Amino acid sequence: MDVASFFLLLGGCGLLYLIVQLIRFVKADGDLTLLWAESFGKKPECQLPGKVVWVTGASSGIGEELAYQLASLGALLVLSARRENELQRVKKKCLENSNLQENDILILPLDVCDLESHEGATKRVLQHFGRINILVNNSGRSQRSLFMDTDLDVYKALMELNFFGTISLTKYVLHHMIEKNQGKIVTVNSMAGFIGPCLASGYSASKHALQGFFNSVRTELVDYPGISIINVCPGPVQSQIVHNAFTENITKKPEYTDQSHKMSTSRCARLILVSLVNDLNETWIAEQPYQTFCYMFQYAPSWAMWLANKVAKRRIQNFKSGMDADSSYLPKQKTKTS
Ligand SMILES: NC(=O)c1ccc[n+]([C@@H]2O[C@H](COP(=O)([O-])OP(=O)(O)OC[C@H]3O[C@@H](n4cnc5c(N)ncnc54)[C@H](O)[C@@H]3O)[C@@H](O)[C@H]2O)c1
Repeated sequence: MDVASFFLLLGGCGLLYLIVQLIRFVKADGDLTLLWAESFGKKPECQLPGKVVWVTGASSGIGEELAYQLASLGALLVLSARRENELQRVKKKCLENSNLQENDILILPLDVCDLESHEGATKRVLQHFGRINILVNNSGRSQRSLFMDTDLDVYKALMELNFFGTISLTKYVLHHMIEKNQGKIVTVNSMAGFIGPCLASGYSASKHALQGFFNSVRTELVDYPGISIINVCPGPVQSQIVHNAFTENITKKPEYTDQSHKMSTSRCARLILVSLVNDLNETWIAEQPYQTFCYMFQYAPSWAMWLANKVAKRRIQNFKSGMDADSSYLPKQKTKTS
């Protein structure tokens, strides 16, 4: 082969590689560090067996799916949420689909807003398992209402649950992790934690608060290299989140529940596990076009905000006519499962 043909071949290979990466990016459902870790990083199958993982909000949606995937990988579980009967249902299914024994899963009913109960709850976990390797701060509620129509009580409730509840529990668990210089605090944040979607101003504020809080606390833990602070930021994912969202006042429930256009819960949970075993400080978990929007928001924020305003107009119209804000104009996703 002469030199010209060699360089032609090399150029062809390079171009092919770029095309493959471009296709991967176009279809991406995670940010670049997350996709890299999924392909070349540590595998949840190798890292999680025998680890004690405490999941809050384990009675539905992402938390419930995390419980199933963690159980099947052999992690020991603490399942928390308010409804004990729902947690028992999740535990039963975990036991049916894993090699775990009855004592390997602790049901620990917990209202994350009841800050007084957090110390006792942490002690109870330590009594049962003797350690906490991973805390997954997953419990949370969203919002579907316009700021000008919404009572201030809703904003307080969102901050109490999503922010104060989360940081209070984290504080008790971190005491234990600091003693051992070992552990991971994983917080299920949201894309709404760094962009501001319409109809969710209080939710977005609570998730921005969490983002700032954990980014700051991470830097305070530099002397404890065995502790990781991990923020995972999903976009829209199938769960009960819209059904459970706050509206204009504390008591009113949203009416629409079609979630079929969103990412599958199992894929989201899998990417959360990849994020945590690879100690990724922040990951974005969302299908397109949300993933591209995140990059646009980082690199060209004013253009992204212009685009967000265009989309908001349509979302608010949908909302006012009683539909889910997104489902009428986004295609039904053919989502990957884990
Ligand atoms: N589904 C999405 O589109 C999406 C996107 C980004 C982030 N998230 C985040 O994911 C997390 C899980 O939400 P999901 O989508 O699975 O919704 P979900 O409504 O299905 O689950 C929420 C869980 O939190 C629990 N919870 C609510 N209030 C609680 C309280 N006071 N004390 C204890 N537990 C409580 C619920 O019982 C439930 O188990 C939330 O933090 C949410 O903000 C969800």
